[in-house]
Amino acid sequence: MPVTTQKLIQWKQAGRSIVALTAWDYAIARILDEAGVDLILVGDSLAMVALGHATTLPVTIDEMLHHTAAVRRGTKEAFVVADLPFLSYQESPAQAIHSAGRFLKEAGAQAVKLEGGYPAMVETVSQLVLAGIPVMGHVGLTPQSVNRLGYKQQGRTRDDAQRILQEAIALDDAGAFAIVLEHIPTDLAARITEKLSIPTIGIGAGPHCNGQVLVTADVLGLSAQKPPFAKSYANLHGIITQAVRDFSGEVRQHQFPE
Ligand SMILES: Nc1nc(=O)c2c([nH]1)NC[C@@H]1CN(c3ccc(C(=O)N[C@@H](CCC(=O)O)C(=O)O)cc3)CN21
Ligand SMILES: CC(C)C(=O)C(=O)O
Ligand SMILES: [Mg+2]
Repeated sequence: MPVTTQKLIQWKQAGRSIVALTAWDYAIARILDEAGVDLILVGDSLAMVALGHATTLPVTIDEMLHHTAAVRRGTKEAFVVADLPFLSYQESPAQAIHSAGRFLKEAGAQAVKLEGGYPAMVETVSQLVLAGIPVMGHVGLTPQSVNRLGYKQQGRTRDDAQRILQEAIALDDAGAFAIVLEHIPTDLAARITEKLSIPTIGIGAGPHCNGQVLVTADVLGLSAQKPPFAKSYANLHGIITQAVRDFSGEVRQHQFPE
Protein backbone atom coordinates (compact mmCIF):
# COMPACT_ATOMS: atom_id res chain seq x y z
CA MET A 1 0.00 0.00 0.00
CA PRO A 2 1.41 3.38 -0.98
CA VAL A 3 2.68 5.71 1.76
CA THR A 4 0.45 8.72 2.57
CA THR A 5 0.85 11.84 4.72
CA GLN A 6 -1.66 10.36 7.19
CA LYS A 7 0.51 7.24 7.61
CA LEU A 8 3.65 9.33 8.12
CA ILE A 9 1.91 11.25 10.92
CA GLN A 10 0.57 8.02 12.48
CA TRP A 11 4.06 6.50 12.42
CA LYS A 12 5.31 9.32 14.66
CA GLN A 13 2.73 8.37 17.31
CA ALA A 14 3.57 4.67 16.88
CA GLY A 15 7.32 5.29 17.22
CA ARG A 16 8.09 3.83 13.78
CA SER A 17 11.05 5.66 12.22
CA ILE A 18 10.60 7.17 8.76
CA VAL A 19 13.25 6.24 6.19
CA ALA A 20 13.81 8.94 3.58
CA LEU A 21 16.39 9.27 0.81
CA THR A 22 16.89 11.56 -2.18
CA ALA A 23 16.61 10.47 -5.81
CA TRP A 24 17.19 12.25 -9.10
CA ASP A 25 16.28 9.69 -11.78
CA TYR A 26 14.19 6.63 -12.63
CA ALA A 27 16.93 4.06 -11.99
CA ILE A 28 17.73 5.24 -8.45
CA ALA A 29 14.05 5.77 -7.57
CA ARG A 30 13.17 2.22 -8.61
CA ILE A 31 15.89 0.76 -6.40
CA LEU A 32 14.91 2.88 -3.38
CA ASP A 33 11.21 2.08 -3.84
CA GLU A 34 11.81 -1.66 -4.18
CA ALA A 35 14.09 -1.57 -1.11
CA GLY A 36 11.19 -0.19 0.93
CA VAL A 37 12.17 3.44 1.49
CA ASP A 38 9.15 5.34 2.90
CA LEU A 39 9.71 8.77 1.37
CA ILE A 40 11.70 9.76 -1.71
CA LEU A 41 12.78 13.39 -1.90
CA VAL A 42 13.70 14.84 -5.26
CA GLY A 43 16.11 17.15 -3.47
CA ASP A 44 17.51 20.26 -5.07
CA SER A 45 20.87 18.78 -3.94
CA LEU A 46 20.63 17.13 -7.37
CA ALA A 47 22.01 20.45 -8.61
CA MET A 48 25.29 19.40 -6.96
CA VAL A 49 25.28 15.59 -7.12
CA ALA A 50 23.70 15.09 -10.56
CA LEU A 51 24.37 18.35 -12.41
CA GLY A 52 27.77 19.41 -11.03
CA HIS A 53 26.84 22.86 -9.72
CA ALA A 54 28.71 24.26 -6.72
CA THR A 55 25.50 25.02 -4.77
CA THR A 56 21.78 24.23 -5.04
CA LEU A 57 20.95 27.76 -6.25
CA PRO A 58 21.25 27.38 -10.06
CA VAL A 59 18.78 24.52 -10.59
CA THR A 60 15.60 25.63 -12.40
CA ILE A 61 11.95 24.63 -12.04
CA ASP A 62 12.01 22.98 -15.46
CA GLU A 63 15.09 20.92 -14.54
CA MET A 64 13.51 19.88 -11.23
CA LEU A 65 10.27 18.94 -13.04
CA HIS A 66 12.22 16.78 -15.48
CA HIS A 67 13.96 14.89 -12.65
CA THR A 68 10.78 14.64 -10.55
CA ALA A 69 8.80 13.09 -13.42
CA ALA A 70 11.56 10.48 -13.89
CA VAL A 71 11.62 9.66 -10.16
CA ARG A 72 7.84 9.37 -10.08
CA ARG A 73 7.92 6.85 -12.96
CA GLY A 74 10.28 4.69 -10.88
CA THR A 75 8.19 4.84 -7.69
CA LYS A 76 5.21 2.69 -6.73
CA GLU A 77 5.00 2.69 -2.93
CA ALA A 78 7.13 5.52 -1.55
CA PHE A 79 5.79 9.04 -1.04
CA VAL A 80 7.41 11.41 -3.56
CA VAL A 81 8.25 14.93 -2.40
CA ALA A 82 9.75 17.54 -4.74
CA ASP A 83 12.05 20.26 -3.43
CA LEU A 84 10.94 23.67 -4.69
CA PRO A 85 14.05 25.32 -6.16
CA PHE A 86 15.55 28.66 -5.09
CA LEU A 87 13.35 31.67 -5.96
CA SER A 88 10.46 29.55 -7.26
CA TYR A 89 8.38 30.22 -4.08
CA GLN A 90 9.96 33.02 -2.02
CA GLU A 91 8.34 35.90 -3.91
CA SER A 92 4.73 35.37 -2.81
CA PRO A 93 2.18 32.71 -1.87
CA ALA A 94 0.80 33.02 -5.43
CA GLN A 95 4.21 32.22 -6.90
CA ALA A 96 4.54 29.25 -4.53
CA ILE A 97 1.10 27.87 -5.47
CA HIS A 98 1.92 28.26 -9.16
CA SER A 99 5.30 26.49 -8.84
CA ALA A 100 4.09 23.76 -6.48
CA GLY A 101 1.08 23.13 -8.70
CA ARG A 102 3.38 22.38 -11.62
CA PHE A 103 5.20 19.68 -9.57
CA LEU A 104 1.91 17.96 -8.74
CA LYS A 105 0.21 18.39 -12.13
CA GLU A 106 3.11 18.00 -14.56
CA ALA A 107 5.52 15.70 -12.70
CA GLY A 108 3.33 13.61 -10.40
CA ALA A 109 4.89 14.73 -7.11
CA GLN A 110 2.68 14.05 -4.10
CA ALA A 111 3.99 16.97 -2.03
CA VAL A 112 6.53 19.78 -2.10
CA LYS A 113 9.24 20.86 0.33
CA LEU A 114 10.32 24.44 0.87
CA GLU A 115 12.93 26.07 3.09
CA GLY A 116 12.35 28.52 5.93
CA GLY A 117 9.98 29.10 8.83
CA TYR A 118 9.91 32.92 9.01
CA PRO A 119 6.43 34.50 9.11
CA ALA A 120 6.02 35.12 5.36
CA MET A 121 7.00 31.50 4.60
CA VAL A 122 4.60 30.20 7.23
CA GLU A 123 1.82 32.17 5.49
CA THR A 124 2.88 30.61 2.15
CA VAL A 125 2.75 27.11 3.68
CA SER A 126 -0.73 27.71 5.03
CA GLN A 127 -1.97 28.89 1.60
CA LEU A 128 -0.41 25.88 -0.16
CA VAL A 129 -2.07 23.53 2.32
CA LEU A 130 -5.46 25.25 1.86
CA ALA A 131 -5.02 24.84 -1.91
CA GLY A 132 -4.64 21.07 -1.40
CA ILE A 133 -0.87 20.79 -1.69
CA PRO A 134 0.87 18.83 1.10
CA VAL A 135 3.97 20.68 2.32
CA MET A 136 7.10 19.50 4.04
CA GLY A 137 8.93 22.23 5.98
CA HIS A 138 12.71 22.58 6.34
CA VAL A 139 14.46 24.57 9.08
CA GLY A 140 17.91 24.81 10.65
CA LEU A 141 20.57 24.80 7.91
CA THR A 142 18.73 25.81 4.74
CA PRO A 143 21.19 25.39 1.84
CA GLN A 144 19.36 27.86 -0.43
CA SER A 145 20.61 30.52 2.06
CA VAL A 146 24.27 29.42 1.65
CA ASN A 147 25.33 32.96 0.71
CA ARG A 148 23.99 34.25 4.05
CA LEU A 149 24.61 31.27 6.38
CA GLY A 150 27.29 29.09 4.79
CA TYR A 151 26.95 25.39 5.60
CA LYS A 152 27.68 25.60 9.32
CA GLN A 153 25.52 24.11 12.06
CA GLN A 154 22.57 26.33 13.04
CA GLY A 155 20.88 26.79 16.41
CA ARG A 156 24.03 26.92 18.52
CA THR A 157 23.10 30.03 20.53
CA ARG A 158 20.13 30.10 22.88
CA ASP A 159 18.38 32.78 20.74
CA ASP A 160 18.96 30.91 17.50
CA ALA A 161 17.74 27.64 19.01
CA GLN A 162 14.61 29.37 20.34
CA ARG A 163 13.94 30.92 16.90
CA ILE A 164 14.27 27.55 15.11
CA LEU A 165 11.93 25.90 17.65
CA GLN A 166 9.33 28.66 17.10
CA GLU A 167 9.67 28.32 13.29
CA ALA A 168 9.05 24.57 13.53
CA ILE A 169 5.98 25.07 15.73
CA ALA A 170 4.63 27.71 13.31
CA LEU A 171 5.06 25.35 10.33
CA ASP A 172 3.24 22.59 12.24
CA ASP A 173 0.40 25.04 13.03
CA ALA A 174 0.29 26.13 9.35
CA GLY A 175 -0.48 22.53 8.36
CA ALA A 176 2.85 21.09 7.15
CA PHE A 177 2.73 17.26 7.27
CA ALA A 178 6.41 16.84 8.21
CA ILE A 179 9.52 18.92 8.69
CA VAL A 180 13.20 18.47 7.85
CA LEU A 181 15.62 19.50 10.59
CA GLU A 182 19.05 20.06 9.04
CA HIS A 183 22.41 20.36 10.83
CA ILE A 184 21.22 21.49 14.27
CA PRO A 185 22.30 20.26 17.73
CA THR A 186 20.89 16.90 18.87
CA ASP A 187 19.20 18.32 21.97
CA LEU A 188 17.43 21.05 19.96
CA ALA A 189 16.16 18.45 17.46
CA ALA A 190 14.92 16.33 20.39
CA ARG A 191 13.04 19.32 21.88
CA ILE A 192 11.43 20.14 18.51
CA THR A 193 10.49 16.49 17.93
CA GLU A 194 8.80 16.34 21.32
CA LYS A 195 6.86 19.61 20.79
CA LEU A 196 5.50 18.95 17.28
CA SER A 197 2.46 16.91 16.27
CA ILE A 198 4.06 16.17 12.86
CA PRO A 199 7.12 13.98 12.21
CA THR A 200 10.61 15.49 12.18
CA ILE A 201 13.02 14.10 9.60
CA GLY A 202 16.61 14.79 10.55
CA ILE A 203 19.76 15.27 8.52
CA GLY A 204 22.70 16.04 10.79
CA ALA A 205 20.23 16.54 13.66
CA GLY A 206 20.92 13.50 15.84
CA PRO A 207 19.03 10.29 16.63
CA HIS A 208 15.93 11.70 18.35
CA CYS A 209 14.05 12.72 15.18
CA ASN A 210 11.05 10.73 13.90
CA GLY A 211 12.95 9.81 10.74
CA GLN A 212 16.22 10.32 8.91
CA VAL A 213 17.07 11.54 5.42
CA LEU A 214 20.41 11.58 3.60
CA VAL A 215 21.49 12.46 0.08
CA THR A 216 21.63 9.10 -1.73
CA ALA A 217 24.87 9.97 -3.51
CA ASP A 218 26.52 10.23 -0.05
CA VAL A 219 24.98 6.94 1.16
CA LEU A 220 26.20 5.14 -1.97
CA GLY A 221 29.69 6.68 -2.06
CA LEU A 222 28.99 8.49 -5.31
CA SER A 223 29.38 12.16 -4.34
CA ALA A 224 32.49 14.25 -4.86
CA GLN A 225 32.16 15.71 -1.35
CA LYS A 226 29.92 14.80 1.56
CA PRO A 227 28.95 16.75 4.69
CA PRO A 228 30.47 15.70 8.04
CA PHE A 229 27.14 14.21 9.22
CA ALA A 230 26.59 11.92 6.18
CA LYS A 231 27.51 8.22 6.23
CA SER A 232 28.47 6.04 3.25
CA TYR A 233 27.10 2.48 3.18
CA ALA A 234 28.78 1.56 -0.11
CA ASN A 235 31.58 2.72 -2.41
CA LEU A 236 29.90 2.94 -5.79
CA HIS A 237 32.63 5.27 -7.05
CA GLY A 238 35.09 2.41 -6.57
CA ILE A 239 32.73 -0.27 -7.93
CA ILE A 240 31.95 1.74 -11.08
CA THR A 241 35.61 2.59 -11.64
CA GLN A 242 36.54 -1.10 -11.46
CA ALA A 243 33.74 -2.12 -13.86
CA VAL A 244 34.81 0.56 -16.36
CA ARG A 245 38.46 -0.56 -16.08
CA ASP A 246 37.47 -4.20 -16.60
CA PHE A 247 35.44 -3.30 -19.70
CA SER A 248 38.25 -1.09 -21.05
CA GLY A 249 40.78 -3.86 -20.54
CA GLU A 250 38.67 -6.44 -22.37
CA VAL A 251 38.02 -4.07 -25.29
CA ARG A 252 41.71 -3.18 -25.62
CA GLN A 253 42.77 -6.87 -25.33
CA HIS A 254 40.11 -7.84 -27.91
CA GLN A 255 38.45 -10.08 -25.29
CA PHE A 256 35.03 -8.42 -25.57
CA PRO A 257 32.89 -9.22 -27.45
CA GLU A 258 33.76 -12.87 -27.75
N1 LIG B 1 26.14 15.58 -1.39
C1 LIG B 1 25.41 16.44 -0.63
N2 LIG B 1 25.00 16.04 0.60
C2 LIG B 1 24.27 16.88 1.38
O1 LIG B 1 23.87 16.46 2.50
C3 LIG B 1 23.97 18.19 0.90
C4 LIG B 1 24.40 18.53 -0.40
N3 LIG B 1 25.14 17.65 -1.14
N4 LIG B 1 24.08 19.71 -0.97
C5 LIG B 1 23.09 20.54 -0.32
C6 LIG B 1 23.30 20.52 1.14
C7 LIG B 1 24.62 21.14 1.57
N5 LIG B 1 24.92 20.40 2.77
C8 LIG B 1 26.09 20.58 3.53
C9 LIG B 1 27.30 20.77 2.90
C10 LIG B 1 28.45 20.94 3.63
C11 LIG B 1 28.41 20.91 5.02
C12 LIG B 1 29.70 21.10 5.79
O2 LIG B 1 30.75 20.78 5.27
N6 LIG B 1 29.70 21.60 7.02
C13 LIG B 1 30.90 21.78 7.79
C14 LIG B 1 31.60 23.06 7.45
C15 LIG B 1 30.74 24.28 7.57
C16 LIG B 1 31.41 25.58 7.13
O3 LIG B 1 31.54 25.80 5.91
O4 LIG B 1 31.79 26.35 8.01
C17 LIG B 1 30.59 21.70 9.26
O5 LIG B 1 31.49 21.34 10.03
O6 LIG B 1 29.45 21.97 9.66
C18 LIG B 1 27.18 20.72 5.66
C19 LIG B 1 26.03 20.55 4.90
C20 LIG B 1 23.91 19.40 3.02
N7 LIG B 1 23.33 19.15 1.69
C1 LIG C 1 18.89 16.58 2.07
C2 LIG C 1 17.60 17.19 1.85
C3 LIG C 1 16.86 17.51 3.10
C4 LIG C 1 17.49 18.22 0.78
O1 LIG C 1 16.89 19.27 0.95
C5 LIG C 1 18.10 17.97 -0.55
O2 LIG C 1 18.61 16.87 -0.81
O3 LIG C 1 18.04 18.88 -1.38
MG1 LIG D 1 17.07 20.63 -0.66
